[in-house]
Amino acid sequence: MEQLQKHLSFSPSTDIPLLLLTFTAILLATNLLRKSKIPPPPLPPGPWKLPILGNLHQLALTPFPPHRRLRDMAEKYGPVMQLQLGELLHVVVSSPEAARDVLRTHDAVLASRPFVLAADIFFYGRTGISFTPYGDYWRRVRKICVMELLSDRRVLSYRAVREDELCGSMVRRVAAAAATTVDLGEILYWASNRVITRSAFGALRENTESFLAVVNSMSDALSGLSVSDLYPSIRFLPWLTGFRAKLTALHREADLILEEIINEHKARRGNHDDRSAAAAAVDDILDVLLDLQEAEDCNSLESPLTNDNIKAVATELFLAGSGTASVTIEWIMSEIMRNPRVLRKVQEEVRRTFRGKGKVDEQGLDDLKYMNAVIKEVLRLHPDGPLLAPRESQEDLVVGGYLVPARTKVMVNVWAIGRDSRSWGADAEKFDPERFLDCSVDYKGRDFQFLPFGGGRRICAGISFGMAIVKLGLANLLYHFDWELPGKTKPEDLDMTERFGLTLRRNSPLCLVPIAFNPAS
Ligand code: HEM
Repeated sequence: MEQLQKHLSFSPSTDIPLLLLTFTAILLATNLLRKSKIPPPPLPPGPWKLPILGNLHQLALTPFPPHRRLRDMAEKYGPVMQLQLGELLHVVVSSPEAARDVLRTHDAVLASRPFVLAADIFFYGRTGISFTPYGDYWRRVRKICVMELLSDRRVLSYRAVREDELCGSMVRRVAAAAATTVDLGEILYWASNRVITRSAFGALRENTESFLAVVNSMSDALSGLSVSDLYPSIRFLPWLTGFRAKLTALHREADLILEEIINEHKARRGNHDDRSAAAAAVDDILDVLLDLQEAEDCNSLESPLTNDNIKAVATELFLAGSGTASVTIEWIMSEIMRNPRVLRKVQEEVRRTFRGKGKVDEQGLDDLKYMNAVIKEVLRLHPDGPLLAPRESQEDLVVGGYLVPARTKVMVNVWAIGRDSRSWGADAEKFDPERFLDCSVDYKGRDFQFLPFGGGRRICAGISFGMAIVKLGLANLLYHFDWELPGKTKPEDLDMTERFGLTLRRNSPLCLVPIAFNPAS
């Protein structure tokens, strides 16, 4: 017992160092353990959520379109912010640094698109391009678009169509209404659709108008914000609401028209005389797709393009091209009508450049420094896709220090980024084309403060095509006409409110009075 007591008794000289040693060892071990199990970064901050709705009410119950509301929220929650819309986790990024993370650093992991029911029905199981998930099929179609259908060479081959429609039909239509009030947006939409239709399908035909009307209705359903898209686990919802039936009816209508157009093309191609006559003409987009289908290598591992694939790609290009360019010209005309100084300056440049020719053509349009600055400034303030097309993460990743879990929908608020004073100065909200003069910032997806066409692997595939229409259309409006606001409307009173949709449009029609001008005089 005495022995035991002696053994248990505390001896300061030997035990204190021993205790200290043990304590330090435990501390080191716990630290090491903690380090080996680094906790994942937190989810991005975001506003409070309601059960079932998540943050839907914060977007829906406001008079502001989503990109504006999201900018206000980002000011409070930061440039990487989470929102729960229905069942789906969304992350919205609103700074050039975070956009770089999404479009460059994690481009491959974020190169897919989320499921959208309307796209699945309209585009034959998402086999077009814009809504197609990332993978071999998308890579193949993207390559066809970039190398064949929308390459610079191909876009150049449609130059005669653009000049015919924009320098001819459009100018004649405006001239016929000279000195009266016209809905310029409607005329621009009409003219750019004629360009797209002829480039895609070769000729304007009886059913063009019906096809346009169907495509127009389609675009409303493709936002990805329908109840069926936000609550995908409730599978019967689209049946119950009649949404699926509506989409299927639209798809059938478009399919019938497309089938007719393809059959016409095939018949012409089968007819030797027609074919040799057509060989001299320029191939339209459908011809190129049919050529590729015919030329498919039987030994290739890839399955041949089906008629449905061709219809899906053609409809999507039609959709992507039909509203975008005309909406951009409409915003340009709106901004310059509010800024008479800019109107005079850009008009003077266009008229000076083309006076010798007596008409506008495509040659030399790229050298119009001021007009190109005006176009960029409008794309900065009024990007067609203010939130780009959403991406979907394929695996967990970190953006701006926050965790973005796999299968999150990621949106880039390029509208907010384009108006951020940290990139654009204190007058970021002001329309000031001079800021783009002698400035190397471009819209090719490399300058993350200016992303009107997006960036990374999913950057717009039709930049050259779209810009060719914007430049030629605008130059013609400025060359042939002076423009006035109707009645007693003052420039500063021109309504500039926006309507959110697949493309960001004006909420009210742009009504202007064209005054015919003879630039040669
Ligand atoms: C001024 C005109 C245009 C603007 C501002 C514009 C803008 C955009 C934007 C913002 C995107 C989404 C990019 C992203 O998610 O990062 C996009 C995608 C796309 N655009 Fe355009 N666009 C225009 C004209 C056109 C035209 C004329 C065509 C073809 C006829 C076209 C074809 C496409 C295609 C195919 C995609 C999807 C690319 C993919 O997902 O791989 N665009 N566009």
